[in-house]
Amino acid sequence: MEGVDHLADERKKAEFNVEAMKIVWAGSQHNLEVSNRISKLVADDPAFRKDDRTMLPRKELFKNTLRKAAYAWKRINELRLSEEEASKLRFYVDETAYTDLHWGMFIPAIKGQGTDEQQRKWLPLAYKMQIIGCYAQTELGHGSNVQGLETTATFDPHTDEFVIHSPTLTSSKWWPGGLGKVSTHAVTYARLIIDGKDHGVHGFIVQLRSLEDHRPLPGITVGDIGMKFGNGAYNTMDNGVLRFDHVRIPRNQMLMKVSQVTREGKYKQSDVPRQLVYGTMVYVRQRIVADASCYLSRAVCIATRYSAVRRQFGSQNGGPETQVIDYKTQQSRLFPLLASAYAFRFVGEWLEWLYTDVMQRLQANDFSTLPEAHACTAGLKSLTTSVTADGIEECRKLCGGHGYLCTSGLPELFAVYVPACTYEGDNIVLLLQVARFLMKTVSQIGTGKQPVGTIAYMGRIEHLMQCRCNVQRGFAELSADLVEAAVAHCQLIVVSKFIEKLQQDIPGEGVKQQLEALCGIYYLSLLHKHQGDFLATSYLTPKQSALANDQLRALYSKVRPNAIALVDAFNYSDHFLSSILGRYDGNVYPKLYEAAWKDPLNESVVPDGYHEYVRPLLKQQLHTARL
Ligand SMILES: CCCCCCCC/C=C\CCCCCCCCCCCC(=O)SCCNC(=O)CCNC(=O)[C@H](O)C(C)(C)COP(=O)(O)OP(=O)(O)OC[C@H]1O[C@@H](n2cnc3c(N)ncnc32)[C@H](O)[C@@H]1OP(=O)(O)O
Ligand SMILES: Cc1cc2nc3c(=O)[nH]c(=O)nc-3n(C[C@H](O)[C@H](O)[C@H](O)COP(=O)(O)OP(=O)(O)OC[C@H]3O[C@@H](n4cnc5c(N)ncnc54)[C@H](O)[C@@H]3O)c2cc1C
Repeated sequence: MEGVDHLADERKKAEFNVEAMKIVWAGSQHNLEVSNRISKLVADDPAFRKDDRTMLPRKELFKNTLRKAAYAWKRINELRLSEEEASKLRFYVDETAYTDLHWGMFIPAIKGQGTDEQQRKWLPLAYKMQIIGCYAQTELGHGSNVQGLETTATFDPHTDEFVIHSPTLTSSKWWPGGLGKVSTHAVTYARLIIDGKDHGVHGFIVQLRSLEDHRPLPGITVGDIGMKFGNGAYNTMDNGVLRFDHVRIPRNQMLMKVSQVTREGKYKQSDVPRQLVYGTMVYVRQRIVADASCYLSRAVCIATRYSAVRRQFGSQNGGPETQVIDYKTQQSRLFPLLASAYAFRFVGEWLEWLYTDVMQRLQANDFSTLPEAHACTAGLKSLTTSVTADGIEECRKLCGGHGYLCTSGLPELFAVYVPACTYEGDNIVLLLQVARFLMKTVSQIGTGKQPVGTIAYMGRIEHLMQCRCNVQRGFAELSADLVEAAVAHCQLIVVSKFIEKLQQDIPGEGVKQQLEALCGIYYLSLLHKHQGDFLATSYLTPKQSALANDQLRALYSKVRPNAIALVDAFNYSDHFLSSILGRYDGNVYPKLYEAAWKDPLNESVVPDGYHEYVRPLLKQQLHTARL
């Protein structure tokens, strides 16, 4: 029934102030106000329609994305939106586009690795979108191993230029978003060669296409790499291939904050760690962690609302069947994901703080916290994206058959999100970086160096203090176990940041109690999942393990009446969710029925192809039957 809130009874059960929880989720009253305003702006504007996305052929889909990005930019300028508001607009438009890489990687790379002079030259052009850039690092044969890149940038002292070249097929740039069809420029990563000497990988600003007619410049071969997983999803992005045939760029287009090449061809290293060349990746990994809670909460919102609408079995005396959300099995799959969405929100906030702190220290030439920042961004990126991708798929299953329909919103959400486990660092490769950091810490504890920050706890573990280990010995052999240790370390960070959040003043009736319950669900469900490890290492007795499980079940019961309100607190509009199963009013069945008839296949009663391919079969059967 139109206009009726089918979830109203569920909402009445809430034992906390939902408006106050919205503020906690948004981060502040101000953030909530901006989110409300920009979300409505997008939802009310038919130009941002997205319900047809999974049906469009690639070319049409891509053109539509170009239109939306241009229109978004027009609105940002017309309405004089601040950077914060523009970023929210991008969030609510909810469509991956070349602009993500322009704003999210090209500009940060110039800001992080360019000299003041280079920033003065390039940033105003990029900010006004008079040039459009991408981040061209990965190659056909090399992704994770950045030091293995093959593209070369050879200094020519006669002309004061670098010659950018792709020496082999495997050195072709492959994957950069925005590269395929749109970018005019790329921050390109290549090996710096001076006088035959290889100085390793550095970033260079290279123009790819003419600013007049958009054609590739001489020596440049560029295009899109083809369709990716899922309908709609990441196919709005032009991930590209790029080859250089001795392309010349002026010397001052090497990003020279970390190291410089002089007019005479001398290589000079600044007094900063070479890893700052990887700085853009650290920035984006931190952004990806913040995003994980958004994607997971979307899926959880859909699955929770639908689980309250859906009924199966358990009818008493002809009454209604049981809401599937009341089954403990459903709760044990759904509520840990709900708790994870909140947990990732808070750890994302903390990581943003850590990143800002590291950046301020770098300004003052204090590089001491860089290794921890790298380990935290790499590890949390890996943990949160893996849990979120698996969580979206679990939410699809929690919605039964209807979750498999594109109109549930879940297939596209999964398809667009799952590459986050790979891009910006394959999740296992990143966990190995964390493991290396942990092993290095262990090796230093023995020498009396007290660990601080997120590894401080290691200094309190008795047997680690006795440990005398070498970082590399046995590392490869034990790497699968070390990856598990790295995940456990990252989980500890997530749990401790959730607990720290609860120690803050949190206004609003019942809000803190709900967060305490969710925090309990988060760590108890982990404890339950890994109880074998805890029992094997005698950190828990079987009795304690059983008690923890009892407590977990009790918390599910505590959260159950609040479940709908807890997902309402994410404050997602129906436009943003784009899911019939996740509709705010729970009016699922009539809308599913209505949507089916809008499918292009139902435009005609007799489908295209019937007369060519079906009718002849039927005729043949009639003929055979008569015989
Ligand atoms: C319409 C208008 C709208 C306007 C508003 C729009 C707003 C939108 C804005 C923003 C949107 C933001 C979102 C952006 C969207 C982005 C989508 C993502 C697209 C994906 C992009 C990519 O994938 S880019 C490519 C990413 N590639 C990788 O991640 C490669 C992974 N590999 C590596 O990082 C490295 O190779 C390695 C770390 C695995 C190994 O490196 P290396 O071989 O050099 O290191 P070692 O293992 O030998 O280590 C040496 C030493 O260095 C330390 N270290 C390594 N990395 C770092 C680092 N990053 N920082 C600091 N330190 C590092 C390492 O620990 C070792 O230390 P030791 O002390 O020696 O042990
Ligand atoms: C949608 C999407 C967008 C992207 N956008 C960009 C972009 O804008 N710019 C850009 O430059 N790149 C981009 N990339 C590329 C991306 O960064 C790489 O794909 C990513 O870094 C992983 O590298 P790879 O593909 O080489 O994987 P590989 O390293 O080849 O991984 C393959 C397998 O090998 C394993 N493996 C690799 N090394 C090790 C090891 N040392 N120990 C144990 N196991 C290992 C991995 O765990 C994985 O299982 C994008 C990729 C995708 C999918």
